[in-house]
Amino acid sequence: MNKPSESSSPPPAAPTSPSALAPAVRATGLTVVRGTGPVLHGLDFTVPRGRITGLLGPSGCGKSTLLRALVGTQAKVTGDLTVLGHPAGAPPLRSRVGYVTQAPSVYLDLTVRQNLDYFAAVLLPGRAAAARRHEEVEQALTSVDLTSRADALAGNLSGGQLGRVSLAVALLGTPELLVLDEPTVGLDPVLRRDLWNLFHALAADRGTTLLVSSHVMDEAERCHRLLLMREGEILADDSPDGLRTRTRTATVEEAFLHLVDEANAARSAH
Ligand SMILES: Nc1ncnc2c1ncn2[C@@H]1O[C@H](COP(=O)(O)OP(=O)(O)OP(=O)(O)O)[C@@H](O)[C@H]1O
Repeated sequence: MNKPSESSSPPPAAPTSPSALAPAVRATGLTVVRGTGPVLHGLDFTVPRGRITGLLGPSGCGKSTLLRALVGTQAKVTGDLTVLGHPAGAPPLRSRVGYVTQAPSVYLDLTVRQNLDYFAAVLLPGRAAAARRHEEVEQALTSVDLTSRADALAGNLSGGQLGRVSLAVALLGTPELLVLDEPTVGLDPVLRRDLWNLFHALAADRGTTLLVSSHVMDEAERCHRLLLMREGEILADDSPDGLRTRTRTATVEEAFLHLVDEANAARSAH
């Protein structure tokens, strides 16, 4: 990736931190019904601008559903969900929000560059945008460190490389908000570190807001902010330091378990 030598810990917020601006995402009473019942239960949270927010919680707690609601692809959403000043899914957001699903969205019978050229043409159509498209494709390839595989058929890439092509597609058009659903699943530790370094570079250099889901608690330590989820509810909305201090624990994983115990105790007291 483009800055592999960076440290994995989040840098301190600068005095003019973009997080002081209006949040990139604001949810109030966000409820989603899937199948026979609600899977998100009236959530209230914000995602600060220009920072990396980790959405963490066990499998099935509702992370993907929340991300889908945010990008406007989820049905049966109620409550208020504002993204970059617009209702989630509104047309003006299409070029301002990049979304990477868990399954790579890539054409296997095209090369890496052909995939990017295709999506760039959808995003930035017309002859007049040809130079900009070329620039965006080159920049996206460099960001995910796939320039040397640009002419490889996507179907011949490894799972990790395919994931990076998907990420490169989401980077086209330099979106202000990147929504990434478990982007590091199945990656080896070196690739995982490189990807996190790229996320930090995007936040620091371009002011990109990143919302990254994961069920691996040690990734929480790499985020500026955390939304900890369980069973369709938000258990905590805090920084990793704030969480550890508040729960008097040494790791975010211990903090999470502490909050789960607290929530269970509160439930059985009622
Ligand atoms: N198409 C569907 N119809 C009905 N229920 C669904 C559907 N998809 C998901 N669910 C349910 O919604 C809940 C939340 O699922 P979701 O995929 O959002 O969780 P997740 O935290 O992203 O899980 P994972 O980490 O395994 O991807 C789960 O209980 C799941 O069973």
